[in-house]
Amino acid sequence: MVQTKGLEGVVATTSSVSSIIDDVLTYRGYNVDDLTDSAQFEEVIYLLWFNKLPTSQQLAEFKSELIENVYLPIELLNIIEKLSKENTHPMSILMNCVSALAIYDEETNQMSEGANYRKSLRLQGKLASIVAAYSRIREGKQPLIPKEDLSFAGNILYMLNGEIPDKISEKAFNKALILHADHELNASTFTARVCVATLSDMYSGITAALGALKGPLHGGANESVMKMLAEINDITQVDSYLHKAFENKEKIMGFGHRVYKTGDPRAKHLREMSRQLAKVTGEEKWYYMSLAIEKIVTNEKGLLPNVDFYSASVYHSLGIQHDLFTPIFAISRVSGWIAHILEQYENNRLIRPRAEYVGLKNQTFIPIQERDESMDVIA
Ligand SMILES: CC(=O)SCCNC(=O)CCNC(=O)[C@H](O)C(C)(C)COP(=O)(O)OP(=O)(O)OC[C@H]1O[C@@H](n2cnc3c(N)ncnc32)[C@H](O)[C@@H]1OP(=O)(O)O
Ligand SMILES: O=C([O-])CC(=O)C(=O)O
Repeated sequence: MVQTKGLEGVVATTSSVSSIIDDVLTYRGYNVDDLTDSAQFEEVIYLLWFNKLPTSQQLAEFKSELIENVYLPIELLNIIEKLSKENTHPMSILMNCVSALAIYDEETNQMSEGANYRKSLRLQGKLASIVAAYSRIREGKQPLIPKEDLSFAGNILYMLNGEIPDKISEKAFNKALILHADHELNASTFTARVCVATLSDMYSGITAALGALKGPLHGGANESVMKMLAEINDITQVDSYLHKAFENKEKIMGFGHRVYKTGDPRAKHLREMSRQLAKVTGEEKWYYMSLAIEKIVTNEKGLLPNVDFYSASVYHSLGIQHDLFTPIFAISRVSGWIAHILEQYENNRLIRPRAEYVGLKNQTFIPIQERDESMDVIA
């Protein structure tokens, strides 16, 4: 049996959703650099789900279908209200809410193409509303209803911050959503595929994926980067902070990647957005501190920033609360998870690898009474 730690280098499936070849990331064959520069996030969702870019009419219809699906059942708002009083991480709240959505969807266990499409729209629309509603309810504010004339990106910012975003922020957030939408067989996508390969439902697949995304080695890294920036707090402290971390053999969050060898192509877009947004807010220190961190970590450790590093200062500049950074990642990545889940259903086989057993062998079973007696003798 071949065994590689962390499944490094193992090709576990075929997929036509996204690819990383020679450090170039594509969605359905389109370079993500081009999509980020020119597309709307809704177009990218359509591309991921339908394997083609929409016409203007298809996009308009898709956008209105999406917006119809952002509304939350009242029962879920009541759950959010209750959960908002708990001192827990918003990712746990999101997992609970997505799991609860399954209860209020009559089509949860229906597997037809039509039912799966309707559930895809519900999941894509409602994840954003859950995060926004939670963020407002915990501050004692009413959740907001999306505006028909705003883009998906604009609406998320509006529903979170209660203000119509300026054009620069809306454009930047649209780009961030595109950059986070899909990423081949990353840990959370793999988790979603493993889950639905048992023919479990889409809500279960997305809940499982959220659990994997939450961890700081994956999507949770963006919040950890912001924690690090806040802890350093001053550009003059960057050098000593990092050298202490290097000495303690700590991982520097937002750096390194399992697949990319010459750098994550998404980082350059986020770096530039971080620069632009810092100018808009006038709070430039996070951007300059991030640049200083990148210089030292790259020069001294040979590690390059991944998608999570500059997304921290970008989200901060967009006024997003720090513990919502990973849920915001999920609002975008759900589009990719859905595309992978649908692909898995289309050509399904149970995912069940093997483990190489390294534990004890040939143990002799001693009945509990005799075990207790032998403990009494020792005592
Ligand atoms: C959306 C995303 O998921 S992007 C990734 C987000 N995660 C992070 O930013 C967390 C920080 N980065 C990391 O932990 C890793 O680079 C990962 C998890 C992204 C990739 O992990 P792997 O491919 O398993 O690499 P692994 O953790 O084995 O690291 C290999 C070596 O590089 C070192 N290394 C890797 N990343 C870092 C880092 N960020 N800081 C310091 N050292 C690092 C490891 O300590 C290890 O060194 P060693 O061989 O001397 O023990
Ligand atoms: O691909 C990975 O391992 C992690 C990653 O960058 C992502 O999910 O965007």
